[in-house]
Amino acid sequence: MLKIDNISKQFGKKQVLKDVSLELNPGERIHIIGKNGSGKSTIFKIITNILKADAGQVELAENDYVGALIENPGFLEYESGLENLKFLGNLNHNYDEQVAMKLMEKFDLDPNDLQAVSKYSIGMRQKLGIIQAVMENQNIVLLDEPTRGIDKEGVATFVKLLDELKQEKSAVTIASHDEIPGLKYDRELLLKNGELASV
Ligand SMILES: Nc1ncnc2c1ncn2[C@@H]1O[C@H](COP(=O)(O)OP(=O)(O)OP(=O)(O)O)[C@@H](O)[C@H]1O
Repeated sequence: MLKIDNISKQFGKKQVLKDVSLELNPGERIHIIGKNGSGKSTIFKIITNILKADAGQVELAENDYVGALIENPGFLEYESGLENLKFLGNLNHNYDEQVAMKLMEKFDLDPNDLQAVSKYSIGMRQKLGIIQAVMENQNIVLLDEPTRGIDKEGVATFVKLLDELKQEKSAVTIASHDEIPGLKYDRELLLKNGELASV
């Protein structure tokens, strides 16, 4: 499974990550905490190849498939929620409409709603962001502040979804400042001064 080895990253003179290492285990749920600007999103961006590390390695196993929700998810603004999921799923030839529709219904989003995503509320966008990160059976799921803007019912649905992912042996890593009601982690890690350590 995913293994990060001694990742370092600098922006200008600022060393954001210093020799960060992390190994995920199947079914494990990890919480990464750290102040604003400590580098949590940067770790996720390096894992997903949005950013390149200055040093270190990201190793994925052959059957690892990463799903991620990082910062504000980008969508095709003038398309509906379901069209967006279809577009994203088809990029990897992994789209299953039944799965996408079911997940939308679970999160109280109407799959038949033709409203453009540009008209979605923050919480609705966030729900769509969570769905795209898990709808293709990704076995590694990275979620940056996943419950931001989501209502109580949506948070409960999210927690239930995470329990299902655990049963399916997906490894879920969440960066979050908030305590998510009902959610327990297997490991808590603190990112401080560029270093990632157990709490
Ligand atoms: N593309 C970039 N160019 C320059 N600096 C960047 C870039 N991306 C991130 N940074 C800087 O790196 C640091 C870490 O940012 P990052 O977004 O990873 O923090 P974070 O821990 O996710 O913060 P938050 O809790 O606020 O989401 C910040 O000082 C940020 O300004």
